[in-house]
Amino acid sequence: MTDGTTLTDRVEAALRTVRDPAADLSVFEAGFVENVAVADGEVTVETDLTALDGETSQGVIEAILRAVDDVDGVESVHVEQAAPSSEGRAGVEAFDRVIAVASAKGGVGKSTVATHLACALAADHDVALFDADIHGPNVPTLLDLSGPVHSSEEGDPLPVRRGGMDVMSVGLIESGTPLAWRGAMAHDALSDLFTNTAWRNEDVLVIDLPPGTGDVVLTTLQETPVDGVVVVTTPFHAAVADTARTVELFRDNEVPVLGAVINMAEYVCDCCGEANDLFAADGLGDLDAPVLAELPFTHDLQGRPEPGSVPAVIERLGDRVADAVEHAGEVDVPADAVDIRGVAPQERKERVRERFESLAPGERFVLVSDRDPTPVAGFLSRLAETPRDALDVDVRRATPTAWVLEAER
Ligand SMILES: Nc1ncnc2c1ncn2[C@@H]1O[C@H](COP(=O)(O)OP(=O)(O)OP(=O)(O)O)[C@@H](O)[C@H]1O
Repeated sequence: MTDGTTLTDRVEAALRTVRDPAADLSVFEAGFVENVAVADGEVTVETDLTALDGETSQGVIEAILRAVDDVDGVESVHVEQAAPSSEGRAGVEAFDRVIAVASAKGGVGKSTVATHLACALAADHDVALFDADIHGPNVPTLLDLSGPVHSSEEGDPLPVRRGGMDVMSVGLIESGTPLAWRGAMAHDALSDLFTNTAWRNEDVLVIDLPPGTGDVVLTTLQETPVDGVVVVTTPFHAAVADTARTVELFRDNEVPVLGAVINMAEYVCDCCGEANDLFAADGLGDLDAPVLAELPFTHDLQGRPEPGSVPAVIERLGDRVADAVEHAGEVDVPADAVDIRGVAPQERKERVRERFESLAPGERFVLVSDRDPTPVAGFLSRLAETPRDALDVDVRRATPTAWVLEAER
């Protein structure tokens, strides 16, 4: 039964009942509908929903489909989404800061940490999250996001939005299909997506790396201007030992390590509030990286994080990471240190001797070098006329290119 109005009128009236979920406006008033084409009962609604995040735009599309489908005389309905303008879209090099999240093993909570960290940083920055975990892209699930991924006018993939945060993942493109990609193929696919994604946000990019230290991880880190990596581990001693090796490997590849997140450190009983350790944390001392956070095993971290609104423990992690990345690559050189970075090799020994011999017994000697200064310990023991074993010497790699040696005269 029709009432004398044209099908186009009735379709438009139905569309006016579909509202912008964020404002009390019809989809026309909100500018979501660009054109309505009606031909022989077939309706095509052209929309521009690029101002909405993926989930909201999906909700609007479904509401449009339902409303139009109920109209008398409509045989089929189709929603077309206009490609957003690519003006101002940026490549990965546009980010002020790039932070990678890595783990030695799978299942330790790397994606949970990467996603929560991105949401924490989104409180104060324009943040983008790239899920580089090509074999298990979990970020869309953790954020409850789905495709489709649209293309810019240039044909580059546009990230999906969640609360002002840009998100890109192979999981958004290949929804539901596990990716059995290997070696060069995985690397090429990832590298294409990484290089070509047309990001809208440009402050901070958080990358969720695949677990381990395989080719994809190392090449991604080498090809990307990563400011620092956050490693995630459980306190289980074997996981910590693997993580310690991963930290060394990153440093060998000149990737600054911002610190470690010790995940699932304890479980706080819902009933009595008592905190119980989940693992015997006996190996943390082997980890040559600052601990950025110890996260409990909690249902709070299993929920869907919202950009800009995260549990307090994650807020603190975000602050620590933001601080660490500001100073990544810098070494805190104490005023009394001998800094032999960039000093000609023939002069180095003399600088060390001069400073060490000027100290009274018991005073602290600090050396900053651009090479591993472990052999200097032998030289110091000869200067002090003390057996090497009796000299208290500590060597640490402060940045990928700076070591600090501390000893007592
Ligand atoms: N602190 C935590 N409290 C409660 N559950 C957690 C915590 N951290 C992680 N989980 C849960 O553990 C599971 C694995 O976490 P996640 O997917 O983040 O690990 P992953 O290291 O990224 O794994 P993979 O890289 O192998 O895919 C998820 O179900 C996640 O919800």
